[in-house]
Amino acid sequence: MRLIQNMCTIAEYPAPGSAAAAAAADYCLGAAGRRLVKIAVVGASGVGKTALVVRFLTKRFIGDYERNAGNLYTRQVQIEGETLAIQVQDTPGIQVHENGLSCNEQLNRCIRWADAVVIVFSITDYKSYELIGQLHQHVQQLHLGSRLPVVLVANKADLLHIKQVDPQLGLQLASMLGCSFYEVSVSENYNDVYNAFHILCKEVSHKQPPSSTPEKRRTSLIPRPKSPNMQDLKRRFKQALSAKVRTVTSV
Ligand SMILES: Nc1nc2c(ncn2[C@@H]2O[C@H](COP(=O)(O)OP(=O)(O)OP(=O)(O)O)[C@@H](O)[C@H]2O)c(=O)[nH]1
Repeated sequence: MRLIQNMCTIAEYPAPGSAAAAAAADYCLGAAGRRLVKIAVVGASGVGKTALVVRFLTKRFIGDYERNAGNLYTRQVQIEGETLAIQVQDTPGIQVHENGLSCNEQLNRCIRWADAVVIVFSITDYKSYELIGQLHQHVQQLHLGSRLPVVLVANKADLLHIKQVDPQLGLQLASMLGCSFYEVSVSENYNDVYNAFHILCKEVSHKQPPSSTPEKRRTSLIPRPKSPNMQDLKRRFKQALSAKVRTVTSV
């Protein structure tokens, strides 16, 4: 689901290598020539992809979003003493048809664009778990020749009373697929969400060559809310919230 229109959407997202893509990366990298980590968040509809991304970027959980068109968010993070620029692409929910996954070209382009992928399912939706194997295979096929870092996230851990998937199954699947696994409740816990993205950034940064202009070392990953994009995101959050409050009070 979509919270707000942000920087750009998958539909608008520039093709890798294009001038527009370079401009987006420049915006993110800034003058410091930082390394850029591009993360796509994929999974079935309603599993909490938008909630996960928003939670990671703002530490907040907002219960209700519009249907997702695929927004791209940007921020900077500290990984092992280096400031990295990261771009997180939220994506529309994947549908499963009789003959398999339905991934349109926009989604495939987004997966190809990514340096790493977060695959999300919900413990309250067995179908969202069932498609993980196929989805993981599809992701790796789009990156033939290099093993793409992937983290598997089982969301909605707070909804145990309507659980359809034992988190243990998620763990087993992740170890079979050779990726990390996190069981999270986006609504109740920020730290697990943070850890899932953190491990992915770390994995990508270990794969990429070090920046030619390394920054002074720092010890932890510190959110940088001062990036212009985050400021914009927060402002829009406030607008969305106050609009919601107005709606509720006017009923
Ligand atoms: N209880 C609970 N609800 C959650 C959690 N994460 C997300 N939700 C709710 O699940 C619903 C769907 O969340 P979204 O983030 O919009 O899901 P999505 O995967 O982006 O959905 P699409 O845009 O349709 O692909 C929303 O009502 C969220 O508030 C969670 O950890 N716990």
